[in-house]
Amino acid sequence: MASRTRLPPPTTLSTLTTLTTRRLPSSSYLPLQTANQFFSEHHHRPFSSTSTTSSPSKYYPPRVPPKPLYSTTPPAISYLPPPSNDPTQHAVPSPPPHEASLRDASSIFTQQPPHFLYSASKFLQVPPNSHTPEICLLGRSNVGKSTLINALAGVGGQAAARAHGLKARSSGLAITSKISGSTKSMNAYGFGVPTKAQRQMALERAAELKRERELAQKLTAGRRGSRAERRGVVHEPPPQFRLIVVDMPGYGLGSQKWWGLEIEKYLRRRVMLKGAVLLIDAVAGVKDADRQVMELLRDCGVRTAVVLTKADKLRKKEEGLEAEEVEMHAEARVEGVCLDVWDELRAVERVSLTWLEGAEKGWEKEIWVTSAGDVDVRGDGAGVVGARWAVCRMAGLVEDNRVLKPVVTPLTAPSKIVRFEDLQFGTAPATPKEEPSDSGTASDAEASS
Ligand SMILES: Nc1nc2c(ncn2[C@@H]2O[C@H](COP(=O)(O)OP(=O)(O)OP(=O)(O)O)[C@@H](O)[C@H]2O)c(=O)[nH]1
Ligand SMILES: [Mg+2]
Repeated sequence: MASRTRLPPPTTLSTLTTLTTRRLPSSSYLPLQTANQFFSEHHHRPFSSTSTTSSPSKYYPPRVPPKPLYSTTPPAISYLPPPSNDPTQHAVPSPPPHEASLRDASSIFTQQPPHFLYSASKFLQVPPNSHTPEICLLGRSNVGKSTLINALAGVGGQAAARAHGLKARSSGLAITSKISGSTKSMNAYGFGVPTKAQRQMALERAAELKRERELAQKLTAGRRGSRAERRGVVHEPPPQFRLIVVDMPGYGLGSQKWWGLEIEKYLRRRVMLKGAVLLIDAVAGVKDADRQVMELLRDCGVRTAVVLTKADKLRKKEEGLEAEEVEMHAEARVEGVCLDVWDELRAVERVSLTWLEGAEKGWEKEIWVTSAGDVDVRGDGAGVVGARWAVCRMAGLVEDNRVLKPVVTPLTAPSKIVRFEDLQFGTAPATPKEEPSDSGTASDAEASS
């Protein structure tokens, strides 16, 4: 009897859509090593329906693993400061956040395409928000704020660098440019799906506002009420996003003085502002303007995390060296910038009682290193996963379960511990006299006598 060849099942529209739109469960994310092995083992196997094996799975192409969480770069690069009284100042690489927690943070940014919410040049034009946590990005012009927004949304490298004009805007991307001062207003982007709790709070608030309105109408005997009476009744749509990130105009070259005034109003008055990310160019380091912004953040009591940008440029500058040496030099320079930043933050902290190292409304001691706009890096760019996590942590969306122990460098010459009673004040400690040896010269003998 002739063997019958089994034909592949027909592809219907519904199977096609399920194949293309089905999201893989988060547990199916593979670490890079496994993903590479998977590709080398399965991806190039010829796909043929005339194969002799009888497994039905052969009719479907091999399951293509989703893009790993991070492509060729480590997920999070961050440093912790030494204790302030440590004589040997070193930036200490911090332990990476838990992988599940990193994945949670990343999924908030990438579970749905980013949404451009509004552009406001004045604080009064900013729509009300009383439910969705907000984080703003601050930094000198051209430091890479808009590029970081795109990278947070999963659009890094060349795509982020090419994000120009209305096309970028309509797809929820921030517009980037080599020319300083390209972002001229406060641009807000919504990420993720709101939680049930957020929606519930919004419903309760809407009911409360309705009651207030009815009471105001009763008090004014059916009149609409004066402007003063109606003030405070805010018509706000229910939350659409889990998190809002606001891209601010940069300060410095190409900026306008009044932008700063509007940003200050935003920092002082925005109710849902949970923190600010201060971006510092890893090549240029800390500038006077950055110091002034740290002071402003302190005075407004805004929680602050520092992100270093353009770290890839440190690596590219020294092409004559061996790869390992280049890497070491780049790392040393990044550490140098981190130490400068901590110095500045500690100096700015000195005149404050609340804006303190590691405090709720203070500055985050951990500094995150990124190269979000590195066009040579496929995907997210180095360290962007860490930046996502830092943003989510400030917004209260992920928890930090790490134990961040301060690393104390042991003193090189440990000194003897002396009891207080044994301390001698005012007189120099008696030193035992040395007997001149026979072999000693005449001058030695004079000195000892
Ligand atoms: N090599 C490299 N280039 C970057 C990086 N981040 C940003 N850039 C480039 O820096 C330039 C400025 O980036 P933007 O994101 O527009 O900077 P911005 O801070 O938004 O600037 P303003 O809107 O003017 O305040 C662009 O040409 C980016 O491609 C990075 O990590 N590495
Ligand atoms: Mg910009």
